[in-house]
Amino acid sequence: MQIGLVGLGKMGGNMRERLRNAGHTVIGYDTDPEKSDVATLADLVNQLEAPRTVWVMVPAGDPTQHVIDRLADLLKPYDTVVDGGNSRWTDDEKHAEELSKRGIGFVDAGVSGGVWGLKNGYALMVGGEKEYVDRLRPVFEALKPEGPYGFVHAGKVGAGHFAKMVHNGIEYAMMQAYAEGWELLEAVDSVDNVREVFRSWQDGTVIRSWLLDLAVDALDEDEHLEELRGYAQDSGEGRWTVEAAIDNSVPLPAITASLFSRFASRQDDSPQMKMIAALRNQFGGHAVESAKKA
Ligand SMILES: NC(=O)C1=CN([C@@H]2O[C@H](COP(=O)(O)OP(=O)(O)OC[C@H]3O[C@@H](n4cnc5c(N)ncnc54)[C@H](O)[C@@H]3O)[C@@H](O)[C@H]2O)C=CC1
Ligand SMILES: O=C(CO)[C@H](O)[C@H](O)COP(=O)(O)O
Repeated sequence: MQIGLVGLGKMGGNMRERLRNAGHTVIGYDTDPEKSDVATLADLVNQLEAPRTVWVMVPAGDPTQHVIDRLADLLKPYDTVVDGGNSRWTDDEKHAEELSKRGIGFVDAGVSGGVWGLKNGYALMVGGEKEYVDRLRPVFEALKPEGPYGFVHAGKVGAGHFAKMVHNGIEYAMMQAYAEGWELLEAVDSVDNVREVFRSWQDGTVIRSWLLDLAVDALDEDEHLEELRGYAQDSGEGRWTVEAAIDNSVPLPAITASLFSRFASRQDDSPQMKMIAALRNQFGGHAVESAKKA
């Protein structure tokens, strides 16, 4: 099958390779000419045979909106756009509507697998009308991992990105749990080799997982993570998961706490703990520490 791929970064670049390895014809466009197969998005569209399929794999928000707006102008009825980025699921209906006014189909695809997807395959969580999803089956088949799992048509437009958002919420909480356990193990004198404890957990334990394997890889590279600063960014998925939980009155204590831990990581000092210290001092005369360096 022939497919256009917009955004050839860490994800799109490898997806192009995996699709090509499976025998598909991929025309890639990226604003970075070093990565791009064509000079413009219009060239990509012109080189595809109708009905065209264009997979968008650029950062969520404005870049994705910009590409979808341009594709709405360039594509023709019966063509299909897939948004494979980590877009907020509430954007999907808007994109589907914008495209459907011109007879263009829309499918949202939550993609998991990161930079390992080229080798291991990409797990896909897809939303959209069956007609468009079915048209994309050969592409999904090439991208997904081998074996029975790793693909779901989760429901109507938005369901794919909603499922991926919840996946990422779980990812936040799992990573936070491993990180907390690691810190506690490192904090005590009785455990000599924290890295080997983590390694031993990789077989037979209740908590073995791919994230645990990756934690061991990270500790093999830097045993006490001394090269890293304790600072973690987020790209939206955790926030949207918490927002969806509030909208649906679903308690998510672990995921919410893991999101807030990332926010705490960005502070050099804790303004709220200054207030806690001040109040303890006010009511109980408890000692405080000075902000001024000794
Ligand atoms: N890195 C990861 O582990 C995962 C990322 N994602 C999502 O996949 C999407 C892409 O992520 P990455 O590849 O990691 O990002 P990246 O930053 O490595 O690559 C993005 C690429 O898009 C290109 N680009 C930006 N605006 C463009 C435009 N208007 N037209 C054409 N190309 C444009 C950039 O030049 C860049 O090459 C994002 O939505 C991300 O959230 C999804 C799953 C996993
Ligand atoms: O989707 C992913 C993994 O599944 C991406 O790596 C995503 O960037 C992770 O979320 P965050 O950047 O908020 O940690």
